[in-house]
Amino acid sequence: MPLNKEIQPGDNDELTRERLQATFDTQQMAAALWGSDLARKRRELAKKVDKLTVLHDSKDMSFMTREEKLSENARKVVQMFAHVADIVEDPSDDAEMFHLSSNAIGHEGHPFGVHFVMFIPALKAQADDEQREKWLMPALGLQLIGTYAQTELGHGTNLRALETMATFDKATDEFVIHTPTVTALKWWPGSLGKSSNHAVVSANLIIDGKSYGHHNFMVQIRDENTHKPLKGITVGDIGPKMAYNASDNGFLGFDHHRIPRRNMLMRHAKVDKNGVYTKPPHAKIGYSAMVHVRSVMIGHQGMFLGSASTIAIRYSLVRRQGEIKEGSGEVKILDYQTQQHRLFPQLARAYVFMFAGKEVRELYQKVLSDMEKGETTLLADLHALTSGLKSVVTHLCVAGMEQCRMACGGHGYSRASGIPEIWGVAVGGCTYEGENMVMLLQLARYLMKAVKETKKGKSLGRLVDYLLLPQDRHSLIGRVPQGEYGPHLAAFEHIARRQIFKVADELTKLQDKGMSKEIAWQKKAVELQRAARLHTRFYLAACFHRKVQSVVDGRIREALADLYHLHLNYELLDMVNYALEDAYLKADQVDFIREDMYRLLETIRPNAISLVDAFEFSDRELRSVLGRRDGHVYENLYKWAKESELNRADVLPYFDKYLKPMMLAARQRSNI
Ligand SMILES: CCCCCCCCCCCCC/C=C/C(=O)SCCNC(=O)CCNC(=O)[C@H](O)C(C)(C)COP(=O)(O)OP(=O)(O)OC[C@H]1O[C@@H](n2cnc3c(N)ncnc32)[C@H](O)[C@@H]1OP(=O)(O)O
Ligand SMILES: Cc1cc2nc3c(=O)[nH]c(=O)nc-3n(C[C@H](O)[C@H](O)[C@H](O)COP(=O)(O)OP(=O)(O)OC[C@H]3O[C@@H](n4cnc5c(N)ncnc54)[C@H](O)[C@@H]3O)c2cc1C
Repeated sequence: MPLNKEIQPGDNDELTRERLQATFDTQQMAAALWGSDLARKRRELAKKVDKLTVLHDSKDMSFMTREEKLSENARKVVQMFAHVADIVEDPSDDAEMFHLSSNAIGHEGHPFGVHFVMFIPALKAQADDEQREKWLMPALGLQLIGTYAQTELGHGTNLRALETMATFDKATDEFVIHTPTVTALKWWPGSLGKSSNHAVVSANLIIDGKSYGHHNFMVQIRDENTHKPLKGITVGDIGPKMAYNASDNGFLGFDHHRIPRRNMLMRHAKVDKNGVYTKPPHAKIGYSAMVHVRSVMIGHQGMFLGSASTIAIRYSLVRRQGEIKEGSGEVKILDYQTQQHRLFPQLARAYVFMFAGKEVRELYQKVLSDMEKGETTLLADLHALTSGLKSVVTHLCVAGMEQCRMACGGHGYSRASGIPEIWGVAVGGCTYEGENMVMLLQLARYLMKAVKETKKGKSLGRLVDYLLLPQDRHSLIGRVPQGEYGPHLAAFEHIARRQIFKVADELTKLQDKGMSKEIAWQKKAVELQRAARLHTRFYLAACFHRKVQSVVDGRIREALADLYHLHLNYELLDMVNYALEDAYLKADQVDFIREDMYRLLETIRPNAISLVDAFEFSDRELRSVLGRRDGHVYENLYKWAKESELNRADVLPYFDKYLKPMMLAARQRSNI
């Protein structure tokens, strides 16, 4: 059977020649990346969106004001829901809906951004049956627009310091929601500024003067018809951001605003009409909406890096600049070893982040169904895993995307490349859902607990059972037959385990000297977050290994294995200092890793375009002139530039207003 190679009439010949070299079928690779069912659904929905002009951008968003962006994406999201039944197979499938929104709307935000990603998950996990009936059904039916209002102007990370109050008034059976200071204003919630009319609000539960910590409450903030803020509520937009500017992230304040007692989300924690409080089965069960987003972010970030890699690799196969051999003509920039070294490791990361995203979603679903039954044993594992992955993946993603941008030279800096916007959205992920450093320290806590267990000969679970294994003194990299990569993965494991035990020992020593646990933690915090990073990077490498092993088709497995081996080499070199510290690796082994990496860059080169084609991003979804599937970059860059709002007239008013009078005056002065 012929291999699918994504060749279409009218394609740039250079790209067609590249595509013909592929050693695998791109549709089969897409199935490996997305899962065969989702890959098929993506392909079909992209075709349908192409035909539905009401879902198309009315002009490039780069040339719009914020208000135009908000209005444009509100228009498209409404059209998207109006046509949803004709486009997707299952509107309750988050993954399918995400891809529809990615094609039709893009990533700059829309009024239902947080509604689907946090508001609904919070209701699903924390509202009791009666409350689900009251709010979840209308929310799913688009009768209301919700947001998740937790962060305040003064505090985002330290949730114990949130100031918003929910004081129970027994006499009226109500909570009084109040913002006592300016720092207590809710700040940042997506779609809050101008779009939402309901919010899940985190506030300190106070009963008879006693605080029970923050809990989640359903608060209607705007009138459903006039959309005006309700009495006692102040709400607005927090202003422009680095990116994501079609989202109206907002502020929100309450002046003794009253809500019924039953507006506290009461699936787990409860308050009865007498003010009697019932504790939830797990203290952090109210954090489930955050864990949900952290779990979906991993795959989405992989997709962002995949988009940037697609743009940069396709462009690098169209762009010619300079000669390798004098007189033999200008080469495609992807033929430079430095360009391959810049881009292929990012492509490999995009692949593994997508694989890890799938694994973590499966664990999330398991924990969610356990929680339904009041079972919370795996919650700590999920929290640790998502905290580490969220931090490492977002960090490596934005570093990788920046390489992609620079690899496109000047045109990468133009918004026409599409990279600045996806970079801006992705970099937000380093901050939202838990600032990265803070989340790494959460994982470090879990790892330190795991060390204590291993010292008793026990394991905390699958994620950390490698801590029970003995340390090898020397790596076997380069000492076993060429083509065996077991020792590479073992090196990730060794490095992670060593750093985890090293910092655990250092903490113990400081405490043995009389230092308090908290101060010792501070003295070792940088080392602790390093341990968390190394553990997560080992998890990612092992996840890549699992994926390659699971692929049945030989050609796909071989092409994936090349990326996996590149990933092992590149990442090991990136953290080689840890392996040199205890002489686990010797200098000749580091050279071996480097040489093997350079060999793999050459091996991957002929498959490069098909490895990015396999993401199957439609041009509409990619929103990039440089990354166009057909490769016709230059004529379209020119067309795009002509759309610039500055080109609406040859002479703009500021010339007559400022520059002309200044030059006239200067000329007059020089004539005197
Ligand atoms: C969205 C997908 C992308 C789509 C693409 C489009 C892109 C754009 C989309 C943009 C959408 C963005 C939406 C963003 C929303 C938000 O940002 S919402 C706000 C998020 N806020 C945070 O994440 C705050 C971070 N802070 C915390 O999570 C916590 O404060 C803390 C740092 C974890 C500490 O909490 P605290 O209550 O103070 O903890 P302690 O009392 O110290 O207890 C610590 C113990 O609790 C355990 N723990 C903590 N969290 C959890 C949890 N979630 N689950 C289980 N256990 C948890 C922790 O492990 C400690 O345990 P022990 O060690 O055993 O004590
Ligand atoms: C695009 C975007 C969308 C968002 N959407 C929402 C939303 O829908 N709803 C919502 O409620 N919030 C939202 N947020 C807010 C977001 O969740 C917070 O900004 C985030 O949790 C970080 O909190 P912070 O801003 O208080 O940072 P800070 O905690 O003030 O962080 C500043 C610095 O202090 C360090 N730091 C803080 N605490 C510690 C510690 N314990 N140990 C070591 N270092 C520490 C951090 O590492 C960081 O370097 C959004 C934010 C962004 C950027």
